[in-house]
Amino acid sequence: MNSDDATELGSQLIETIFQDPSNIPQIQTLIKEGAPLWYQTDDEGVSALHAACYVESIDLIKLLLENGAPWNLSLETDSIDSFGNTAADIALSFNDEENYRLIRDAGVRTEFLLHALSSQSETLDVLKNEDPSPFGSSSAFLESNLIFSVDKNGQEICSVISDGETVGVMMGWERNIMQRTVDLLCSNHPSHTTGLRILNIGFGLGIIDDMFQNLNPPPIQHTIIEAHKDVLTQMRNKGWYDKPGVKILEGRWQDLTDAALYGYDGGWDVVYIDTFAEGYEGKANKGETNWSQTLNSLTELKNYFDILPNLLNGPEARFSFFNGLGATNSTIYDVYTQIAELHLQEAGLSVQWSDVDLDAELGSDKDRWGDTRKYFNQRFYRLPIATMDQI
Ligand SMILES: C[S@@+](CC[C@H](N)C(=O)[O-])C[C@H]1O[C@@H](n2cnc3c(N)ncnc32)[C@H](O)[C@@H]1O
Repeated sequence: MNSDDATELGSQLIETIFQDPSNIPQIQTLIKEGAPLWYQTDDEGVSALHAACYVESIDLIKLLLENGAPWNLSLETDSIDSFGNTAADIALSFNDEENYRLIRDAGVRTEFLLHALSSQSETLDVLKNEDPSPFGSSSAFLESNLIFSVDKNGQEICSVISDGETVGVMMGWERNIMQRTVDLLCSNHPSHTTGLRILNIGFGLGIIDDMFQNLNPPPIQHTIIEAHKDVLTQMRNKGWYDKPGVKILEGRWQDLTDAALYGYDGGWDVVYIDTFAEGYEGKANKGETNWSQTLNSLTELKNYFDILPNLLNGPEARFSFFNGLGATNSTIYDVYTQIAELHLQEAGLSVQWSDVDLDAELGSDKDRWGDTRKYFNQRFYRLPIATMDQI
């Protein structure tokens, strides 16, 4: 079939769904004839699955998913803000909880399977990370120069620039997320009163490390792993190398020996990870520029999850990570949150999620971003706290 025929069949399928959604036999015939389910209309980017969500037909949604309709196509609008809605977002906008879950769960299954395949095969080109910029490549990021600044609203920012675009590596508005994370990791931990052993990966602006240091009593052991030369210089200038109980390990966490990571006395009470340009493992979402990169990014954090049972010192120990993958679209954010939970389960950890209502706590996000790329536009940040399952 040539591309004109495919386009013709694809648009016929979408038209039929809108005009005659109960005509399932006709829709099945079009699919059998090869109507491409990935086809999206030129003007509004509507796919067959979007159309099925607009007409709120659960039978059609099932039929399209069974026939391989991609769950993650997004609808690009021509508006200046150009935001993408997946079909599941349309279902959600109609309060179609059942339809939303159907597509969301198909997304979880697909992504989970793709990740499993990618970890077994070196040859799946679609899963390779092809963005060589500091936003998408850890090595390019670590070689780049960082800018530490304060914006017109007094917000502290650590950013990186590539090809004229600026991405925040860490931004002051995340302080609320960091504070809630510290509260949930530390406040009622059984060892809190005697001092915790804490491992943090990724210093950034030092927001969470300041919070750990301000615990009462402060941590008895506080190790920070940081890989970027400019961040290490800031840490030195701010006296972090001289703080009692603080140990700084320079380099990527992936390159440290197990002994360095595991600390002493058999592990940590609290472990947190928040890196950059690594994918699902950290803040890949910030650098993330395409879907294959997002898929690729599943691997790093999963690798980290797998070593957690060796890092945590028992069932009371707690782990959290910055949960930002896919956070520019609510369905994709939901899918990756579910996948993180499944991967943590595989590693032997159970996770509890708490929602941080960013709109309520921060107000409109209009001024949050300035000229930087928006990497998180969900109302709720889904905060994970994981503990090891009792054997
Ligand atoms: C988002 S910032 C961390 C922000 C921090 N949570 C805070 O509260 O300010 C990410 C940090 O991780 C560091 N980083 C990136 N990749 C790393 C890796 N593989 N190992 C260790 N640090 C890494 C970056 O240099 C950066 O300082």
